Amino acid sequence: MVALFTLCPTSPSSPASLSPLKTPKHKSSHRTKTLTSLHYTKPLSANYTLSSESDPPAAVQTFWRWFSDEGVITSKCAVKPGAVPEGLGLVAQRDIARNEVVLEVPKKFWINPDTVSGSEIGCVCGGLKPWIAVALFLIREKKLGNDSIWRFYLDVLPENTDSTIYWSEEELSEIQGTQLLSTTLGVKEYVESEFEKVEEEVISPHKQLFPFPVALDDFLWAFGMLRSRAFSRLRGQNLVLIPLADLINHSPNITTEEYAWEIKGAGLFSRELLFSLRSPVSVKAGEQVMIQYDLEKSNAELALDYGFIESRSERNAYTLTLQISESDEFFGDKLDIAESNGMGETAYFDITLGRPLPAAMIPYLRLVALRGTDAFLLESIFRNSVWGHLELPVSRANEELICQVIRAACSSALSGYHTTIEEDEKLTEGGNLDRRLQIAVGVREGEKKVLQQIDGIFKERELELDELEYYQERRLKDLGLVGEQGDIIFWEPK
Ligand SMILES: C[S@@+](CC[C@H](N)C(=O)[O-])C[C@H]1O[C@@H](n2cnc3c(N)ncnc32)[C@H](O)[C@@H]1O
Repeated sequence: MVALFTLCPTSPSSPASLSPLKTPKHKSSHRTKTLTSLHYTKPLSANYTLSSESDPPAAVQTFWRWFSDEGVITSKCAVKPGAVPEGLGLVAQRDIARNEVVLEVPKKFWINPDTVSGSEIGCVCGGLKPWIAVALFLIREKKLGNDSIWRFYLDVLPENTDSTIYWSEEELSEIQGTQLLSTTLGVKEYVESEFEKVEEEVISPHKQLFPFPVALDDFLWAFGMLRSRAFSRLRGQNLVLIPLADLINHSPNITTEEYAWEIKGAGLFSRELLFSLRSPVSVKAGEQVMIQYDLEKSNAELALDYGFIESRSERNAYTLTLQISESDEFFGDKLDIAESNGMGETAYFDITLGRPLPAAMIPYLRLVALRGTDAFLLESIFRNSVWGHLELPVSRANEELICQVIRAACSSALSGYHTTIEEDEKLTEGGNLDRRLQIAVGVREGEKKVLQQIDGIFKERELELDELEYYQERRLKDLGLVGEQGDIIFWEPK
């Protein structure tokens, strides 16, 4: 086996929206004080009640009153929470212009690793990964119920989403054979192993801080909340929950690359930071303000992170994993060449429906498949030029081998799905699918289409093997030893 074609879980240790943050070195007493001032001690006012059109649940009304009382929102606020098809969302209270700021949330209402450091559990969370510290914080505050200053926020968080991490075994059986299934299982395994560690090292030894049972399901809930709601790519804030702003839903129709959120100073004379959310498009009163979560994510990533998919074909992707086998007699040389060209023993290629193969994939494949009489290219005198040679067909045998390996891998991957593309299309056309089944059908159909696309590319290549120009011919041409018709010119003594 010269190339491996394996399922490729996304690296669960660095979940996309949970980029690791450095653990703060010291606790902030100022923060503790700020948080105390949030403590709910008086009855909530009756101001800024939500209108009944979209009838948000009582918990949302209470949350809204809390934010009104704390001065985060005023009667002029451009949006309000409402019940929408995506769960809760932000509904425009008046017409909103493109790029208009719709919400600003001061730092004291953010939940991030600093919040944890300044809390009662800060002293036991010091060495934890940022997301684990915040997850423990969320779980603990939730379990504290009425004793938590964050209860009005926690009460509006959903019990789960349609992310595949929350699917039952029966629901998961609908994505049998998909990369999404293997990624989901990988992520769940990762969360479980992190839970076991934190239970042993933090929760169990500090019963006074965690005087209630904490189960794996609690941890999975917190992980899913962070994965679907934490804002990233912010100035110095890679993992932060912003209450209220995190009610913003995703729209597939918004395709602007610009971020709709930023962190800015509260004003000339204030050192406070604000999280500021803008509407990327103009919105009419009563409509939902939405943003684009991430243009780069595949449907499988959207399904895992948020629990929805899109119908755009570019969201369908498949990750091809290729590997230089350790048992390859030229392992060392091949690895050296791969590393000099920015790759390694294993290389991952994300292939997107309707798009060409990634540029480095074929040269890497040719390198992995190099053997026999082609192995001279691995000699050190070629080290500086070998990648250039690999960008063009090396030999018929090498090219044929890469076609065979990839086609066999596609066929094997395709045989792992329990439905055909046609069956999936029929189900989708029939409509009325339950949300999770609709995600399952969309992802498995998309993956199969990408696999068919890859197979098609190499099938076509197989048919061209006799017409391709290989290394030896190019070399003879360079030396002026091949005539116009491809005939070899011999030197004939006169
Ligand atoms: C940041 S939260 C947005 C608020 C959320 N709707 C709620 O009720 O709390 C992200 C979650 O909202 C839901 N969501 C957002 N946009 C969606 C969409 N276009 N289609 C379906 N669900 C969506 C998903 O459950 C996702 O995990």
